[in-house]
Amino acid sequence: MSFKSTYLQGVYENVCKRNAGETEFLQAVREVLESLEPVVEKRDDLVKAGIIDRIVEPERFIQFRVSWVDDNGTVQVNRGFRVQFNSAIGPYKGGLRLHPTVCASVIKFLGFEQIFKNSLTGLPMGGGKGGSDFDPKGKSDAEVMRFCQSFMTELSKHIGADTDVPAGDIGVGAREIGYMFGQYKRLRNEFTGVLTGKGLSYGGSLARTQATGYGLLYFTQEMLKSMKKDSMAGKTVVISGSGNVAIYATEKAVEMGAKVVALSDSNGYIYDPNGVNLDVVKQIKEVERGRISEYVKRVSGAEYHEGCKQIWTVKCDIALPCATQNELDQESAKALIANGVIAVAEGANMPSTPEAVEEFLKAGVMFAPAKAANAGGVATSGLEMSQNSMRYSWSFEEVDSKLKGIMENIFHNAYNASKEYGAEGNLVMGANIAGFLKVADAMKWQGVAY
Ligand SMILES: NC(=O)C1=CN([C@@H]2O[C@H](COP(=O)(O)OP(=O)(O)OC[C@H]3O[C@@H](n4cnc5c(N)ncnc54)[C@H](O)[C@@H]3O)[C@@H](O)[C@H]2O)C=CC1
Ligand SMILES: O=C(O)CCC(=O)C(=O)O
Repeated sequence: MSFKSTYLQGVYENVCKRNAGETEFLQAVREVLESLEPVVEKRDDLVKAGIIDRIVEPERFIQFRVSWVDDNGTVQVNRGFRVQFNSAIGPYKGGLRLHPTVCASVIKFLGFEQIFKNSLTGLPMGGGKGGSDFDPKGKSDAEVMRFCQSFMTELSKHIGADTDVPAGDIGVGAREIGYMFGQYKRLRNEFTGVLTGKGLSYGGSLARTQATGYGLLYFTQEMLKSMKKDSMAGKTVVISGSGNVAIYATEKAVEMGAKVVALSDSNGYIYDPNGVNLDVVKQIKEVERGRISEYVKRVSGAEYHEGCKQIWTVKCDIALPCATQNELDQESAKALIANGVIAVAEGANMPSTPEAVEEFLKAGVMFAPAKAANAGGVATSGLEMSQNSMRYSWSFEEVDSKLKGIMENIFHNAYNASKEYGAEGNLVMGANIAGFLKVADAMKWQGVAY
């Protein structure tokens, strides 16, 4: 498909030439540019200032070697990345991913998405992302520590509390953030809020652990209420993944009166018609770092099925993809629609393929895109930065209520932008446009040097 606007077509062709073969990045850019067709018609000032040509090019892309020694004394080499994509509205901000699939394309797609997501939160944060192809699975604690220390030894040269503030993502939780923070402090001899997602005893924020999952449900609840006068109460929910986002999405969905019947990991999924027992899942995933298949050995009446994609064939009212990019394709979308799904909200980053999104929109399924729906994590990271700057801590209730307010605002801003730009209810367009406009105006006012 080509763009209606020849200007946007040209921008996209340039991005394709410069980033050949980077499929995830090109997918993310294409989706945003498609949403900007009506903006280009209305805002010639932004076109003249070259905002769109500039926003698709990272301000800085850093790639580095990470060498470390495993428990057998063998030297291992991984590749580290940090993309500092856009700093128009604040210091670069975004997570670090440790997973064997990490490459330039994945880091750039995540960093690009982060620009608009962070803008939607209303907090002063630019877009960044980083990570490594290191696989924490099967590694000892000591190996993870040595890797994190080596990774931070290079990364520390490029980040800072007012420059670039990384956090967690897939494969990076409290343990990894702790090792990285310790190494940064050792190298720089300064105690600052250079990372978020820190432990509570050394500057972390209450509710950051829960924030992405809880935020996803606050957004979904607001979407159901505003668009269909409905709520989560009594709904059957399927959630993919069983990591940080999936676990706390499950917790909040249950608190709102829904029943979560399926969860997955990269090997397969569990189906529990009685509603999953979250204590068992937390024990397996957060404490033992085990496989989700363990669940059926501990809970009677539950089933385990090999293959994670089949989770989308489980009948549900609400589907929350919370695992990874492109995990929900057109065939899965059709299966969900045939089974009567009424809403899909993305907890993971870009989990639905473009064809799947099209199916949902065509079928009138309420669809909450990742940039808007999973922004609660980074929003609470922004609140952690504020608390660190004040050298103060808010209570769980204070942070949680700010998070809820931010998620409800994001829904309304995205919805209103979709209406203003002629696509009422299309939250993909609404979120992209609302996120873009704030950054675009800031870039315009700051001149062309960036
Ligand atoms: N942690 C955070 O605050 C935020 C995370 N996200 C996104 O949410 C997603 C999940 O991240 P986390 O929960 O933090 O990571 P995590 O590392 O805690 O958990 C990831 C989970 O997904 C599973 N998984 C991986 N590939 C899968 C597949 N193909 N099918 C099913 N399960 C699969 C893993 O087994 C693991 O259970 C990612 O896309 C991440 O970028 C987005 C916003 C914030
Ligand atoms: O909390 C953060 O800074 C990072 C969150 C993140 O990586 C994301 O929103 O995808």
